[in-house]
Amino acid sequence: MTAPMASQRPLQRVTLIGFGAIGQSIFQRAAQAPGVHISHVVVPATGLAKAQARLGAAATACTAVPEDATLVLECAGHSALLQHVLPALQRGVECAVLSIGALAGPGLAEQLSDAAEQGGTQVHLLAGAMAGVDALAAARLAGLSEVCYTGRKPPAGWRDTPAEQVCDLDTITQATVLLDATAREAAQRYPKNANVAATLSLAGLGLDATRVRLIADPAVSENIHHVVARGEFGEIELTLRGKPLADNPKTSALTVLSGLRFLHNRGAALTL
Ligand SMILES: NC(=O)C1=CN([C@@H]2O[C@H](COP(=O)(O)OP(=O)(O)OC[C@H]3O[C@@H](n4cnc5c(N)ncnc54)[C@H](O)[C@@H]3O)[C@@H](O)[C@H]2O)C=CC1
Ligand SMILES: O=C([O-])CC(=O)C(=O)O
Repeated sequence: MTAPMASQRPLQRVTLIGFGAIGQSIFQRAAQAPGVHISHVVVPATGLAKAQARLGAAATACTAVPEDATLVLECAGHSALLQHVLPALQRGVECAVLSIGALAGPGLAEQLSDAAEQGGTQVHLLAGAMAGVDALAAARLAGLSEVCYTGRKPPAGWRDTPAEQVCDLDTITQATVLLDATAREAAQRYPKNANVAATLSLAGLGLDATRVRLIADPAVSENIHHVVARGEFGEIELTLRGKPLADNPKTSALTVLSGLRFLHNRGAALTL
């Protein structure tokens, strides 16, 4: 009699929403990851042919989450939460989200939570480009008194945003504060640059009690995230210097790895 084979977990079929800098990098890396198969990629109708050409035979480009999807990873932008994530949750599809800043929109956090409850599933808000989100969410259980976040990026990371009305990104020679406001205002005004601010505030004191400063700094080459949190637990002070993705300087490479970690954990017997 032969020894029984080690049990193999089934291959996870994943639908990705978004095929920009994060989506393409996740897709490439997931191709090497055992246990994960990105079978579908949701893109806007105008990008369907181009996305399919890039995906080849490995996956199907589509304009909506397929009916038989079971696991979704969103990396598209704020609009994708209402358009794709909400209906998928209502149908019972488990979803993970990277565009956390969208939850600063009125009622969206409650809508997502209600939809997941209706579908008997869960929506996971991923840590994305930032570290320490787990510690902050744990610390909150004993009470927090203060959470302050500063996001500092090179000028290229602020192009095509309201920063262009605050300063001339091509010529600034000194660090320039673009916004000093609540996390809610930061997420609404800078949807592609304040997802970390929103994540830290949702893990901590909430969108209206978290102070956020956003800075364009010609002296740096990385996306630098700094958080200070105080409470009953003690104090966190943390700086993360994230390398930007080559295809989008607004976005740190760690965001891609955060998405991949979720997919890996989702199928693993031992998760970390
Ligand atoms: N949680 C975090 O730490 C971070 C989150 N993000 C979020 O991830 C999003 C994607 O980032 P990148 O890939 O760097 O941006 P990107 O601009 O390179 O790509 C976004 C892609 O999504 C597509 N898209 C937009 N709306 C869509 C919709 N409703 N349905 C399907 N596709 C749609 C766009 O056409 C584009 O191809 C950002 O908008 C941001 O909200 C980005 C960086 C960090
Ligand atoms: O990727 C990053 O460094 C963070 C980012 O864009 C965001 O917070 O939206």
